[in-house]
Amino acid sequence: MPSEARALQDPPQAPIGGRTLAAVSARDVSKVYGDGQGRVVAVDNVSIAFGQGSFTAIMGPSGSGKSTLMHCLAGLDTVDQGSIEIGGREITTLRDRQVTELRRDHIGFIFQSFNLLPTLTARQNIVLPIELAGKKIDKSRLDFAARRLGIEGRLDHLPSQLSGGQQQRVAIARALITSPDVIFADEPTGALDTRSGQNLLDILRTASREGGQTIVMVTHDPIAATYADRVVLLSDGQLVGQIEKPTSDDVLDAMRGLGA
Ligand SMILES: Nc1ncnc2c1ncn2[C@@H]1O[C@H](COP(=O)(O)OP(=O)(O)OP(=O)(O)O)[C@@H](O)[C@H]1O
Repeated sequence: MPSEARALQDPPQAPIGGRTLAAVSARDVSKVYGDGQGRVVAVDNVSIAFGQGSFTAIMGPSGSGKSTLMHCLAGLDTVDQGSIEIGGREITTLRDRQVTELRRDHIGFIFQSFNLLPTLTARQNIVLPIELAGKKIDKSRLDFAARRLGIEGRLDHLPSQLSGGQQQRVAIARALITSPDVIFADEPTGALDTRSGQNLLDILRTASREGGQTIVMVTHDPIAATYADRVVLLSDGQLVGQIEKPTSDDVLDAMRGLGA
């Protein structure tokens, strides 16, 4: 096993920015789909830790298991083997309701498909996680998030009245509004123009550096990856390397090396 891959087997990870605690960690995690001829090992014996306040990009060729790994780490999918801890709490043995509560209270999601509720306005979609948690809405926080994302003039529109990029920004505001400990983002800049994409990545980097939030982002974009503290590389479901303080050239070279 290459040395950089071995380093990934050793949670908690080396401190980033002086922080040592792992916000999320996986040990010997495997996820298999199908059986017989159709059997696919989507995640193959992965061990990795994400330090508190760290910003990690998960990269690898199409079909290498990035989304599956992220879904397992976030408790959105079950694992076939191994253990996953969020905030020091083992999640693979929790009941569905307990996992739902843990997600609601500690995790924010930004998905490619925005998952906005069609009958609620942008504002109502954004504050929904706060209302579901029975908490009070901080209007100044909502206004700040909307301004940062450039949707302050769109808050009273329904999702169907918004462009794809605007819908994505509403989904991002919804993920950030509860200040979750961990934000999982799957191709968050996919539907955004360059400027909005950079704005979002800046917001995520600030959330990690200044807010101490842990960011785990799946991306194909080498420029987006440079906003992260580290890139971890997946191939055929296995962790095959990592790059600390990545430059886009480092990332492009590594991806080419994986045949992507
Ligand atoms: N629900 C499923 N049933 C069967 N196979 C699946 C399922 N979900 C994913 N897979 C398979 O698992 C492997 C990993 O898929 P995954 O979506 O995690 O890859 P990815 O790296 O995120 O890909 P992409 O970059 O194309 O989005 C692929 O071979 C995929 O076909």
